[in-house]
Amino acid sequence: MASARGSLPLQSLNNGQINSRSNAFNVQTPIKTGPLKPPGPAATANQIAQQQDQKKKKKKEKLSSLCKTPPSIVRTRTGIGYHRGLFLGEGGFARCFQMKDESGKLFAAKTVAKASIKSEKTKTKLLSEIKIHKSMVHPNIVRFIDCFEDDVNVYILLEMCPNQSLMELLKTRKALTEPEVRFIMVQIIGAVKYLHSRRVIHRDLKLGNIFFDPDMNLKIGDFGLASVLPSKGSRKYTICGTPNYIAPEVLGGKAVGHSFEVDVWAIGIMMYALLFGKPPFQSKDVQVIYEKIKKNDYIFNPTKDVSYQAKVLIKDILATNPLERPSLDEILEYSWFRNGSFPSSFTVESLTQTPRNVMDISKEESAKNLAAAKAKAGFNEWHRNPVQILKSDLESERPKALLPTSLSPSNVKQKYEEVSPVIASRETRPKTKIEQVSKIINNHPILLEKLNHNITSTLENMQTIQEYIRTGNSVKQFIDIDHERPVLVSKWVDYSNKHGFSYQLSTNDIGVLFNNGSTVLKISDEESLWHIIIDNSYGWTAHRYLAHDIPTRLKKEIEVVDFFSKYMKANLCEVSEHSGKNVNDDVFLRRYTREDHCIMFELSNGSFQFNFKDHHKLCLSSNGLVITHLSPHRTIETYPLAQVLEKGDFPGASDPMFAVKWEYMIASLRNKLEMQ
Ligand SMILES: Nc1ncnc2c1ncn2[C@@H]1O[C@H](COP(=O)(O)OP(=O)(O)OP(=O)(O)O)[C@@H](O)[C@H]1O
Repeated sequence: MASARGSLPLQSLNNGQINSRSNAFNVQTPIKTGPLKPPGPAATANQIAQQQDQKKKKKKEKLSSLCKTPPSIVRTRTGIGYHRGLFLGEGGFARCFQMKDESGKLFAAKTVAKASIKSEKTKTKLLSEIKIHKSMVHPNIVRFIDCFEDDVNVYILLEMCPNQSLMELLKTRKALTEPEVRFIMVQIIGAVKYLHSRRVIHRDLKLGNIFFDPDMNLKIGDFGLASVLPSKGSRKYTICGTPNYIAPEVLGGKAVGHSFEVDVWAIGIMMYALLFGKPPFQSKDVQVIYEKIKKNDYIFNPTKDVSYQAKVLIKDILATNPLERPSLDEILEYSWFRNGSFPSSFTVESLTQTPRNVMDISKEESAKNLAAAKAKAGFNEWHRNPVQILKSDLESERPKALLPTSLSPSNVKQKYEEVSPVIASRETRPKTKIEQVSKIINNHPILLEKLNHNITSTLENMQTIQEYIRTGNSVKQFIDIDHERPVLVSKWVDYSNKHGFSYQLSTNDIGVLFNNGSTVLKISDEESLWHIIIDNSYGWTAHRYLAHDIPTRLKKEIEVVDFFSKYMKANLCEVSEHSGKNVNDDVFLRRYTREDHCIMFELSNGSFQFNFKDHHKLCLSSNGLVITHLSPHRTIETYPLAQVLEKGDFPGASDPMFAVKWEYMIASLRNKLEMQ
């Protein structure tokens, strides 16, 4: 859990904005000052009392100390009982206890006192940790099991890692052999690669956050500082991390921003620490650590027997310029990995003693072991395209734990879906089924031009805002805009194999887009309807008819509209609580597109609505400057797009898959332009 939360004592830097952790290598929890000196023999009672006071104060500063030992049985909201077991450890924010389920299976319960998450900010951070961690499924990431609460605590139930962390290992062993470090690094890099492919930056990779599972596999934990980037090129500006592991660009402050490379830096720090016994910039004084990091001031201790190849790799990873650091794949291509001895496993015995025979594994054997370790760490899994990944995530059968009710935004029970993986690839396009209506539109240059004009201006705005954010430019001008809620499609029935596509709008108007491209739109609360036809010279042309004046040639169409109207009223629920008239009256559906993972509507007011299979719906309106989110819980919120892109999610009800949907929407719109 990030010590960046709430009122934890933070080491101040850059106007106190840094969210730092421990300043000493072997202390995981946040501390503000150096260690207290024990009172000497001549210490007065007063001095002792003062020091005790200081100690008490220090203890108070740790939010985890607010965490009471959980009752002997903790029940989830679904009634599952967990028997509390041993105390496992404590961080700055949480205490961790063993929990045993009824079958005897052991878990680790990260226990956070509700008293420590009173502020909205702390709550949001905890929610973010839960949301991100919950979506991560990788053999080298601590598995998130469930999350529940009782009156005093929130419990994050995790896969049990009973063999402690790399920090304890290093404390016991002082330094590891190079083959062991190779073995460890492949697993860490595999997990980080997975995180980055899903646009998650961990931002707190350190020895103390990497645990051994029962089979001695390494698992990254603690997603307290993790963040999902809205797009691959965007940057984060919150200054956070653990002093010894902080990358120089983070210390550069808000002006510079940081991205995935901070995790690569931390990998370099860990590699150094495991080989040399302590991190490269270690100092008692945090300010000195920061100065050293900024100046790249570290040495390879000549008394330690570490290979030249290892030093080359460390030196390259610890490049001050993040862009000069090798990528995760490139790291594994270094001679140190390819030509060094590589063991087949890490044994329990190695937790306490240097293993024998790891140095003289043959070249062939090492190559085989490296390949096996890479495969185990999921290195062969990243060649799927975004559509495949989105598909597998949307269709994932994984159980979705509910968040504790009291933690859920607006106290609404919120199901958090997976944070989806993204490998942006311009070549990949959503698979589109060509609808009858699209075929008709494709034969009408005027209609196409109108639709393309909307797509182009929307795409342009979307990409401009994205670029502003990526390059760190202010998006104020895109935020200070009217962001009126657009007209939305609130229900639909696709009966295009017979008549057409029927829909109800948030204005309650009901329309049918017939297979011949014409539309009948019944205006709610009015005794009138629009008949919209495709005119070869003018494009869509609407005729208004009053109820008593409807031409008999439209009788069949009206029957169809009435049928669907009744059907939708009886069988379908609204996608949101929202109804009522919008200013944008008399909007109609121009085109709809069914893709693998969503249906997209193009409305006559230039809006694009995407209904995704995970029941989140996104609508881009005002030429892409405004975005509306309809959550699966039928809440509906409209924001300037720039505000959402900057945050990477909606300020209200979250859509954890926003990042991938964003890519998907762009791909889908481009696809429309290119398919014609
Ligand atoms: N999955 C796990 N299995 C076993 N023990 C664990 C597990 N997760 C955490 N622990 C133990 O609980 C301690 C506290 O956990 P963690 O570091 O995640 O809490 P935190 O309050 O977020 O810490 P930090 O001060 O780093 O923010 C760890 O140091 C470790 O001893």
